[in-house]
Amino acid sequence: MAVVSAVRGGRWPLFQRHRQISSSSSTMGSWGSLRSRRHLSFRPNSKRFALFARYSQSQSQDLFSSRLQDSVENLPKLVEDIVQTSINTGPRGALRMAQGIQAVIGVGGEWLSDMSKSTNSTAELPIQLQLGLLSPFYLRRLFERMGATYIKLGQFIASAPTLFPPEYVQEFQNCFDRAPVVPFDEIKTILREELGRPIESVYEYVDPTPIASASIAQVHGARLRGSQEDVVIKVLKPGIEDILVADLNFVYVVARLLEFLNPELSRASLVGIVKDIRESMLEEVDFQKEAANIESFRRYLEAVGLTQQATAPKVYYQCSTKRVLTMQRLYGVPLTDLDTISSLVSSPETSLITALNVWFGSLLACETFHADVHAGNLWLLRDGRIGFLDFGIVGRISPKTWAAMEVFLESIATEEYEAMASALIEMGATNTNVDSKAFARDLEKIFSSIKASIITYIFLQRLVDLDTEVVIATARGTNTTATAVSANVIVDERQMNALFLDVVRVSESYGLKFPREFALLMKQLLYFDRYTRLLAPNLNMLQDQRVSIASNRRSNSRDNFR
Ligand SMILES: Nc1ncnc2c1ncn2[C@@H]1O[C@H](COP(=O)(O)OP(=O)(O)OP(=O)(O)O)[C@@H](O)[C@H]1O
Repeated sequence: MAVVSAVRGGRWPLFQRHRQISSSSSTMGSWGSLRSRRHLSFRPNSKRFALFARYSQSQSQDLFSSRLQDSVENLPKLVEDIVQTSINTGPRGALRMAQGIQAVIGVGGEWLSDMSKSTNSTAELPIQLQLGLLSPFYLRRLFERMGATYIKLGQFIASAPTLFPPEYVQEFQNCFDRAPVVPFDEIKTILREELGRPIESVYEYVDPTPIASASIAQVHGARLRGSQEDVVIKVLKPGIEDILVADLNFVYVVARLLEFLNPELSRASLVGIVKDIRESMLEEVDFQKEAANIESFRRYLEAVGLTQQATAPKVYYQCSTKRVLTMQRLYGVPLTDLDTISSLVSSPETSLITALNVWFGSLLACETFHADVHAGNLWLLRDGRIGFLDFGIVGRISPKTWAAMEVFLESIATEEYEAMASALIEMGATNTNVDSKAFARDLEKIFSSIKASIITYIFLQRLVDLDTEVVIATARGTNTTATAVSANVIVDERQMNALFLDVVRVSESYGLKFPREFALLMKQLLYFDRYTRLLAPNLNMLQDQRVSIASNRRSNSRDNFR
């Protein structure tokens, strides 16, 4: 418990762990344990005090010399590692360095211009200006300018509230993946090289204007020669693997140096985290892996008889490689396009329930689950089915974690905080004994405060004569109404996000550390929450009998999908 209370209230998990470790391994920790064993008192100038002062001094000297010895022993390995990484990076490292300097100058310029505007006003300098390029806002801008790797790192930060401070997690939710379009001639060259034959022999037609261009890939519409099927071609942008390798090697070297300078960071496994990020990013630039994820999802739909309700694009392996993915073209609209959805189906609510059931069902029944269901990747198709796109980011969840997750979700709806605490304890890896009653009380406080702010918000809306439900019901009206709807949705989402971050923060203060899947799952639930507000404002996603989360599925029939 002493360790737990020592870390409670901290904001940065890495820092928390640092404090946690030092409090147990430092001389203070030794003093504390000795003190409790022998029931000694400490009066300054007393013999005992002098004894302990000497004891403490010798302990810290021992600690210092043992650390120094560790460092000296580790130095050759560090140097070897850095040299090896630099050799692997090669000249692309220097090029990236130049691009990095350019990006820093660009964002630095933005900061200076914002500073000059602010210094003209009498108000106090906002915190983000004081922190400069290290503030969440400018750091996010810098990451966007640095391109693919850093955008993905930014998205990783946004999805890992257990590792980063909440201000950064919140800000990096806005890390947009926009990138300049690669000229069509270059795309044609890549296609020719990858497919090993003239593109005219494979495709009847390729649209030179891309459908989408993000930092890693560019997507073009096309038609297959022979079968005349409509397809899309996802092409890995040129040089992207080199950039990823150079950037990730740089991040790795920085992590190694930080761990060398502060060995306690190695217990927080900084290098381990960087290695994990490297692995998952390199997976994302391998379209053969994405193709395998799509196929496994399609197999799941087949196996449970859901192909009439949902689909994922068929992969054309004969014209797909590691860098090129040719897929069936789906036609539809994002789940946030209420106008078109209402014109396609009589009940948008039913479509949403289908999407929820298919996704929840895949958590256990499929090898992996789709871990990026933002509206661009979740469509209502023209034929009324739900289309799942982009399987670049997937997660895996164990039945044990999911069982605890179910209890957690249910407890949100039923407001049973002790059950919520037990579920979170079950999910979070910890060696400490958690005081579940105190934890439950802290969770209740978070939920009560968010409830109070929602009630205040609705009350304020009423004051200005805007009823939430009426606003949503008239969403297809004039521009002003549409603005009111989106404003409403954004406020609610922020509240949800803040709530999630609060739960994670409080859990961590009790020594819990969640698997990455927990954050991935919560993020998807926030997306689904957004769709629910738009498509079925009266639906309680976690309580409605028509929504089958995994364990119900085992006992229920498939009627829920119809
Ligand atoms: N099978 C498909 N049918 C129709 N359009 C598609 C298909 N696959 C991709 N697209 C279009 O291309 C866009 C980008 O595709 P995808 O999401 O796979 O790429 P990405 O680089 O991972 O983008 P992001 O990171 O923004 O999700 C999609 O939002 C969609 O508009």
